[in-house]
Amino acid sequence: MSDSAIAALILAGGKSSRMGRDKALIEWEGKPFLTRVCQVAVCCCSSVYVLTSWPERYRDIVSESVQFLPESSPVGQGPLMALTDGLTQIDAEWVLLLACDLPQLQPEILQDWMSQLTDVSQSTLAVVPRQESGWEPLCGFYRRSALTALQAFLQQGGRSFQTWLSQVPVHPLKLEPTTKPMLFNCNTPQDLQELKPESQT
Ligand SMILES: Nc1nc2c(ncn2[C@@H]2O[C@H](COP(=O)(O)OP(=O)(O)OP(=O)(O)O)[C@@H](O)[C@H]2O)c(=O)[nH]1
Ligand SMILES: [Mg+2]
Repeated sequence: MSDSAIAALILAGGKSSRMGRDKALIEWEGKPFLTRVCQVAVCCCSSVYVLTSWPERYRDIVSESVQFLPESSPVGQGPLMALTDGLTQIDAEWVLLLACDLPQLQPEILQDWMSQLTDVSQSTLAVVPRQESGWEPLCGFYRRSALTALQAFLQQGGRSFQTWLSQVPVHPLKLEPTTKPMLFNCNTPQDLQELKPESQT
């Protein structure tokens, strides 16, 4: 699969209520989270999009090749609505969906997962890491054709990613002990304190 068949969609429009300040702008070792996630995405995909209501807030902290997409719904509708919004505006066959609060993403692992996309059946709508606790939807791959099922689910009032993923054909990505740390999700000030120096990760 050519890398233009997979676009990256980074979500930077959440409320950050648990953190108490915009997570996209939080710096780890001098570099904002959103800058980090965009750099990883640029390594993996030739088109990188950030879905947000605040493009002017982020324009200067991401590379010029990164494109901003507007939200069609009011801020804070959640990541499932944001994915749907993104899929309607992107015409790649697959979208790599990434949250902005994943400071430890590793491009090599994402590239390995991307290479597996050609092996999944046409009916598979999503390829998503799975832990014992459930899916990790905010670091996963979604087929453009998932749009119809997503829109129907939202139309019925559904907002839960886990519920949606339990209803559609999803291919699970196995997490190894070496790949799990990259999914460390930084939601609270306490999570932030748990981030070790980059050299020790
Ligand atoms: N564009 C967009 N991104 C969203 C929206 N809701 C959540 N996100 C993003 O989805 C990712 C995961 O969000 P969460 O960490 O679950 O929630 P949050 O709203 O950022 O923070 P909390 O208020 O603490 O739950 C983050 O990258 C958010 O920026 C939304 O409505 N629009
Ligand atoms: Mg989060």
